[in-house]
Amino acid sequence: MTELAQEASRTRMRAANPVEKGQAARKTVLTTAKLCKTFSAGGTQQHVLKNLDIEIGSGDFTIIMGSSGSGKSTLLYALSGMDKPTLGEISFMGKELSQLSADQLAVFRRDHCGFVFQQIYLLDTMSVLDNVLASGLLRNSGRKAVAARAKELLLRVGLGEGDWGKFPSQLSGGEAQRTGIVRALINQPAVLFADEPTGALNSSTSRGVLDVLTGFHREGQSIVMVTHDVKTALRGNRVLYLRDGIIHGELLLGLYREEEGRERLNRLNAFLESMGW
Ligand SMILES: Nc1ncnc2c1ncn2[C@@H]1O[C@H](COP(=O)(O)OP(=O)(O)OP(=O)(O)O)[C@@H](O)[C@H]1O
Repeated sequence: MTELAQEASRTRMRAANPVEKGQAARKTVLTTAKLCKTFSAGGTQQHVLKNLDIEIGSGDFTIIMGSSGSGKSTLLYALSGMDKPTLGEISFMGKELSQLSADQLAVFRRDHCGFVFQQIYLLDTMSVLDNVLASGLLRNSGRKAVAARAKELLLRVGLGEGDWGKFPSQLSGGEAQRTGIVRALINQPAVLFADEPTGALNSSTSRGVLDVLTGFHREGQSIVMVTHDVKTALRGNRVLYLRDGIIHGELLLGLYREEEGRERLNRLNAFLESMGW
């Protein structure tokens, strides 16, 4: 067995039991047990996720990678309660998602999950600030507190007071996505779920958005992000590789530090190569 194959084999075990040296005190926010997702179409069944046991620690920035069609988005939607698994269990902050009715699940998602997608879906007729407030006020928090948090978050992602009254059509792609991130974080979600959040942005704009996500992660925000972009994946502290419906391997990268430069990139590239990327 080559060194890389051994690493892949070791990390496969960590995917099921990620508690390791120095992380023993880490809290778990989400676990899956034998999670399966099967799609049926035209009389055939496609088993996209097969018996996945995954643990997401509080404060983790987990990246899900895999080839196109490997089931990354399907996994993200299942973990976040946006889609129901075919079989298996998802325990999210101690709640078993399969026990929740559709209405309870919608409330759970609103209160505990934030979502950022490649397409940003801001409401065109509302300003930047109102787009964020509209999400924040859904949770019945006081308007004053929500507005204060919205403004603080907007400032932190680089959107100053002069931007708050702009409409989505007046924003650049990066500004729109940073607004989307603030909207996703306004209710202080336990986990921010992101599906290719920089997929529609150019590389310098992407960098700004990734810096924003890295900043929130450093402050303890749990993030689960799907990407097929290596530079984007570097921002995570762990990378799960999905292949043939299972977590084929896991790489623990540690907190993102720009100074690591090529060394981090080389580790990720070597891991991806060992996964058959
Ligand atoms: N609602 C659905 N009905 C039937 N098949 C589906 C459905 N959603 C996804 N699939 C299939 O499941 C497989 C995994 O899809 P998914 O979008 O999760 O892959 P992915 O890894 O995110 O792909 P990509 O990187 O191309 O976005 C694909 O073959 C897809 O066609």
